[in-house]
Amino acid sequence: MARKIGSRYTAHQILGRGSAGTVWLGEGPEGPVAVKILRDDLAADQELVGRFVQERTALLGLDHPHVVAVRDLVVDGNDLALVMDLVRGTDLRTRLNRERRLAPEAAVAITADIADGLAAAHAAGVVHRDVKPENVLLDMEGPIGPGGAHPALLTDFGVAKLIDTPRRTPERAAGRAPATKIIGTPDYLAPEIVEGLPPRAAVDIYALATVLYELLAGFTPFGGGHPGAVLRRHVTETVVPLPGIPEELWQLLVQCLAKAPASRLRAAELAARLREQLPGLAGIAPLEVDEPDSDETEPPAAPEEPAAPARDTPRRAAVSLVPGAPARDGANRDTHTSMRVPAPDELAGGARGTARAPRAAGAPRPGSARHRAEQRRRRLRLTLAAAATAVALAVAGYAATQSDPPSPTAPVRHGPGTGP
Ligand SMILES: Nc1ncnc2c1ncn2[C@@H]1O[C@H](COP(=O)(O)OP(=O)(O)OP(=O)(O)O)[C@@H](O)[C@H]1O
Repeated sequence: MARKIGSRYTAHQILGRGSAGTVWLGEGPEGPVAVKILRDDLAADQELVGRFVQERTALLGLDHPHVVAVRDLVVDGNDLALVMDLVRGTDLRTRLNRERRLAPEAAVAITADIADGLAAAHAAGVVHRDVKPENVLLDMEGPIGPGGAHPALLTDFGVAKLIDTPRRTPERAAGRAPATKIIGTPDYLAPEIVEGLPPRAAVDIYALATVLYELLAGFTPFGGGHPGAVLRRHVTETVVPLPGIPEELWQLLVQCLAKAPASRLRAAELAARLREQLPGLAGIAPLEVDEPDSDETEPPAAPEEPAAPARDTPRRAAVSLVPGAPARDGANRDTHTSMRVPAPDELAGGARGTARAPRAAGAPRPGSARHRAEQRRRRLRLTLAAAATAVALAVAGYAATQSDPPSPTAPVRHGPGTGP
């Protein structure tokens, strides 16, 4: 059913839902648009509405071929809506769900597009803060590029920042400082965010490198298990090499996944370095990497706060522009985690060696349930072997002490001439 948004737009049909609201296919004075109508509880938040209006200039000013342009911001009664360019295609998560892993050339072409978009945003002083495959749209009507990749565009600019509000919490009302909350998507969060530092442009580079790793491997480098364990790995673990990845590409990934933000490349340089590698990646098949086992038993790093925003968050039920694409899920890939910044001792004392280490086909991941079961079996085999050796030695020793006269229990060989 058509829905009027302000005086200029009509929303016709739901394209999909995210954690901040619902995206509609709409119509404006200049043709078709995508309209993101923010959740009712966000729209009812006066502080947020104020910032939404304040952010207008930054959001509306971003015009780049690899950024989904925000054309208008509408505050209409209870509705708070972002009017965006309509991208006819699919989001990168849907493509990844379908294909599991992309060939390096296509993965790098998509990542380079997004790095270009980030370079423009960073130059304008805007940090995205929620780079992930869900926020990358593939324009199926655009020209086909290297590796058969359609142009990639980054969307949802400024939305994470809009929602990341110092709310009027009970602690604040009582004059106490509330625990610093992390708002972001655990799998893609840069370590400095986990440590409570303000997010700068380098957090987008870390998140984009995580996306590139995921496109190549089929899983994120530090994901899996409880969100607390994921946050801790970002801070404490180093990324494990992907079998078969071209060395130059690996070096680029490692540099952009550096724990120190200053060591990461800037977006423009990353885009240029990725594009330089494209010719050498032509024709390389998707990497053969085994999916790590998920380990749900890891303890949390930091106790979760009551997930107030999540309570109102509609369950994801993304309707892709590509018919038949599966609905998406995965708590560590959702934006609003309601986690607090873990204390330093919680970060230092965490489980080690739990990163989703890629393995040669068939080998279990260190720390995984399968790996632990294999270790248990190995320990059992060693214990049995040790016990058998001990029994054999004991028997031999006993036999030696009882050799004259022969023990009634010791086997007596009756050779020729020894018989009765
Ligand atoms: N400009 C657009 N044009 C076409 N489709 C869009 C556009 N923006 C978003 N969509 C589609 O709408 C759906 C929901 O997008 P939305 O940005 O609300 O959520 P998300 O990014 O998946 O999740 P989250 O908000 O938690 O990051 C996605 O499936 C996406 O493909």
